Formats: sequence, structure tokens, C-alpha cells
Amino acid sequence: MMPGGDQEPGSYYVGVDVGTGSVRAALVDQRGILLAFADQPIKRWEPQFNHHEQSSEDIWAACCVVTKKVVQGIDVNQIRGLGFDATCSLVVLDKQFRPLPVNHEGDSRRNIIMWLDHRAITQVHRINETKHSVLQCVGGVMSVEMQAPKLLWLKENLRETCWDKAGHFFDLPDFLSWKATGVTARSLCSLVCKWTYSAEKGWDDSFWKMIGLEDFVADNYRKIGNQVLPPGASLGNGLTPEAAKDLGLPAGIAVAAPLIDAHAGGLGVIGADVRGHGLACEGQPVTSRLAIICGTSSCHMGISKDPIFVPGVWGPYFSAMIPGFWLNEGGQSVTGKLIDHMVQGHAAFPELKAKAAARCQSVYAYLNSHLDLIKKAQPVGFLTVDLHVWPDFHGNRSPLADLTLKGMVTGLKLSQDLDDLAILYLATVQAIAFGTRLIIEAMEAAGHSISTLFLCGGLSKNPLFVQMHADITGMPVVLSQEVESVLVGAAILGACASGDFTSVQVAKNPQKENKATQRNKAAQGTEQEEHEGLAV
Ligand SMILES: Nc1ncnc2c1ncn2[C@@H]1O[C@H](COP(=O)(O)OP(=O)(O)O)[C@@H](O)[C@H]1O
Ligand SMILES: O=C(CO)[C@H](O)[C@H](O)COP(=O)(O)O
Repeated sequence: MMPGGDQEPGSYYVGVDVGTGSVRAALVDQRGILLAFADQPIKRWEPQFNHHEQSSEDIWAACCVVTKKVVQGIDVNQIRGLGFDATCSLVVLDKQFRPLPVNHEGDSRRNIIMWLDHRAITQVHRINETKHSVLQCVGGVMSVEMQAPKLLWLKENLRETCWDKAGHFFDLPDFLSWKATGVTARSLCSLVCKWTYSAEKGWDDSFWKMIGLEDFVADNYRKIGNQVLPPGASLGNGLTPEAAKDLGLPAGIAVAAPLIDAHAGGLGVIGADVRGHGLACEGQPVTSRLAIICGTSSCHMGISKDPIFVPGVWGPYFSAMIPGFWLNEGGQSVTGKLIDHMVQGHAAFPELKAKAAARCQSVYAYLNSHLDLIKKAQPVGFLTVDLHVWPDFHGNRSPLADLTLKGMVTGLKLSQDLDDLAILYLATVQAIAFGTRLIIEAMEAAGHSISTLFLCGGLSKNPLFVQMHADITGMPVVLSQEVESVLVGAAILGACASGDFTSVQVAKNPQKENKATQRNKAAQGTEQEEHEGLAV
């Protein structure tokens, strides 16, 4: 946990990443090097099928634990900025900012409807039936994972216990930055990607009126955000004394307007310096890269200079990830969660667990080496010629945009031994990679030109998952030297908010960006130079 090496005393930045299953923090230096890391699991409730809830107090407490850990042993006065990213779950607070229950049981600890919650199915169908123009910017069909259907569900199902008492609805990243600073401004990233806000036109009154949430229009969007800041902007007077005490940081340090977790991962990897490796994207604009953030779910982030409308793929969202670029976000609702589900639910799982533990390996490392053992002379991918998985166990986010889809396995036999488990695991990984290929094909058909994949997130630590993505898409896959790229993205936000760097692009890689800036000056900012400025 102590900062490693013999660093020059300088400035530090803290990034906090709230994923679906855990909260992570990192201490990062001015060169973007991660010096300390800590993580902590967070609570989840599934009170009934398709209802997924969390607690904002539990999540904040976990943020405090991990932040205190990563700053142990350093002079905290050298910490200049703090950045948050989180999943796009919906946090509900009352008018005094106290948690409100989002459940029939009235349990106010559970005040978050998680992003993967599917309770608002009838609401999202009605929203999609309106065919309102805001739907064009979410791939033509709104997902049940977004906030409008969840808000409508609360109004229609928990009117007295939640809706009427609610004072503030936050996307989780914005809840965290409010908790740290007392500032209720929302990040452009959350509002544009999950709440139908337009970076150019703001809120669309007609949409909220049409879907039955005219309440927000009437009070000028106070409850869902009427002050909007770009990711990385400095919030208010920085960290409040109370939050500073909670987090073990000095009061007043800069806190950034946050990003959604996938977007922080995209920011962390999409501009990586890959020169000298002969990759297809070398010398090409940054728009030829696709960042894929693979955790509980996978998010496929592609950027463009002009808006591109891809059926079934979210966006185009302006400046929601990289300032000045449009973002398209494809996704698979469950990937890591699906692999865990398939492996843990198999009859041979207890045997696998015991054997992996005996070798001090993770179950996935064990399965990968087991596949190598049983593949004989064939490439590992051929082990599944008779076994196929359709991976939409939790609906399809992209490109089919159909939440009613279900999963499927064909080719099952009567045996259920460890070999069968390993092959089912392989078929699941292949199905997910094939899903990525379909997303890329949809993006390319609409105008993207993608040549190289940049993977990060927990699943990018699995070599089989990475290899199958390369084999099945036919594209090279780049992994960052820094495996915790999402956290680097969060710390970049803090660095930007501190004022030490002029933009998130410059904070992404100060030395090379400075060179790029000099080149830009010499060449008077040609398009190629602008791309190089990001592709550091
Ligand atoms: N070393 C690893 N090998 C294989 N899979 C891993 C590894 N580390 C994490 N994972 C998988 O990644 C997923 C979680 O990724 P993570 O990025 O931590 O998720 P989230 O951000 O959603 O909390 C889980 O499904 C887990 O099994
Ligand atoms: O929709 C999202 C991003 O736009 C969610 O935040 C994401 O899919 C959940 O992230 P993770 O799987 O990394 O926990």
C-alpha cells in the first residue's frame, strides 16, 4: 500500500472507482503512475428477480476505507486532486439529503436502483412507444438500464414512500462528487448518457411531459440537475471539511466533476501510446480505436469527430467521454457476471474450487490451464465445435437492444465433469467475444472505422478472454501496462480539476501532450496533429 520506488516528491492525485461489485482507489503521481491501490467489496441486495439495490451510505463508507488506505505513508498535503467514477446507478435522497427506500419493504438503507435492475420494463416500453426524438441519441431504443424508466417506476409504484418525499435523484458518480463537495452540479457525462440531456440543447421539456414526468419541468429540473459541468471541472470549493475527515484527505483539495466508470476506463486507455508496435492504429486518428471496459458488463466506447447514429448502440453523445469528440457506446449487459454465473452454477464447480485452491490459483487461471491440457493438438477454440452459448441471459444491450432476450446453450451432454465445465466456460467467453464482433460490425456499418481494441477492466486480466476477443474480431488487442486503467481515468479527472493540467487530454499524458502541443503550434493545428494530441 506504500508508494513504491524513489519518486521525486511531487503532486499526487487520488482516483476512486465504484464498480458493480467493489470500490477501488488509487494514488497516482504526475506521470500517471499508480503508486498505491486498495479495494473493498460493496453490498448488493436482490429482493426479487430483476430488482438490484445498493446503499449509498455503504458505498461512501467503502470509498472512505480505500482512500484512507492508499494515502497511508505519504504527506497528504501533496495530494492535489480527487476524481470519482462509478456505475450509472440511480441514488435517491430526500429533501434533507437522507437516503430514501427504493423498495416496497421501506428499507432506506437500500436507496439505489442499480444499473442492471430490470424492474421498469413496462415503463421503458411506454417510453419507447412515444418515439420521441431524444431516443435517437440512445440507439433508437431506450434501455431499461437508463434513468427515465426507473424514475417513472418510482413515481408509479412508490408514490408516497419515495417519489413525493424525494428531493434529489443522482447518478451514482454525481452522488459521490456531491458527497465530497456539497455541490449538486451534475457531470455532463451522466446526464447526457443516462438522462437524455443534450450537451447542445439541454433538457427537452417535451420528453419529460410526454412520458409523465412533467414534475421535473415544473421545478426547472432541480431534482435531477440544472447545473451541468464537463468531466474534470473543479467543483465548488473542493473537498468539504466533513468529507475530508471521512476520506483522510486535506479539506479544500480539488474535486472533479466525475465520469461513469466505463467512460473513465475509456479515458484511461483510448489515447495510449502504441507507437513502435506496428499496430493498424499507428499513425491513424484516435477514432480508429475502440476501448472495451470489461467488468460485470462490457462497454464498447468508440469516438468520432462527427455524430454517427448506430442502431442499437447508445449515442452519439457529444463530449461525454473525450471533450470535443462524439461517443458511441455499445455494450453487453452481463459479461463477467455471466462467466461467473455459468462457472459457479456448474455441478463440477466445487471440484474446480478445491483444485484451484490447492494450486493457489484463481478458478479462471485453473480453467485456462485445464483447457490447454485437454485441447491436444488443436487450437483451444476448436474445443467448442459442438457447444454453443447465446449470451443474452440479461437481455441484449447492443446491437439488438432487446431486453427481453434470454440466454441459451446448445450441445449439452449427460456428463458434468471438469472437462465439461471448462468447455462451457470457453463457449461462454467465445459467445461474449462474438457479441463484441456484432457490435463492431454494427458500428462500422454506420460509419465507424475501427482497427484496434483497447481492453481494460477485471476481465482483461483473463488471457483467454483477451485472446478470444482478438481471434473472433480479427483485431489486435492492446492492454495497458497499468492494469487499473479505470482508476487512472478517475485520477486524471482529479489532476485536471487541480488546475495542474489544462484539460483531461493533457492530464492523460503530460510529457507527450506537451510535445504534441508544441507540434500543434508549429503546424497550426492540422487535424492529424489534433489526433496525435489525444493519441499520446
Ligand atoms: N484475474 C482475473 N481473471 C479472470 N477474471 C477476472 C479476474 N479479475 C476479475 N475478473 C472478472 O472480472 C469481473 C469483475 O470485473 P471488475 O472490473 O472488477 O467489475 P466491476 O467494475 O463491475 O465491479 C468478474 O466477473 C471477475 O470474475
Ligand atoms: O452502463 C454503464 C456504463 O455506461 C454501467 O456503469 C456499466 O455497464 C456497469 O459497469 P461495470 O460492469 O464495470 O460494473
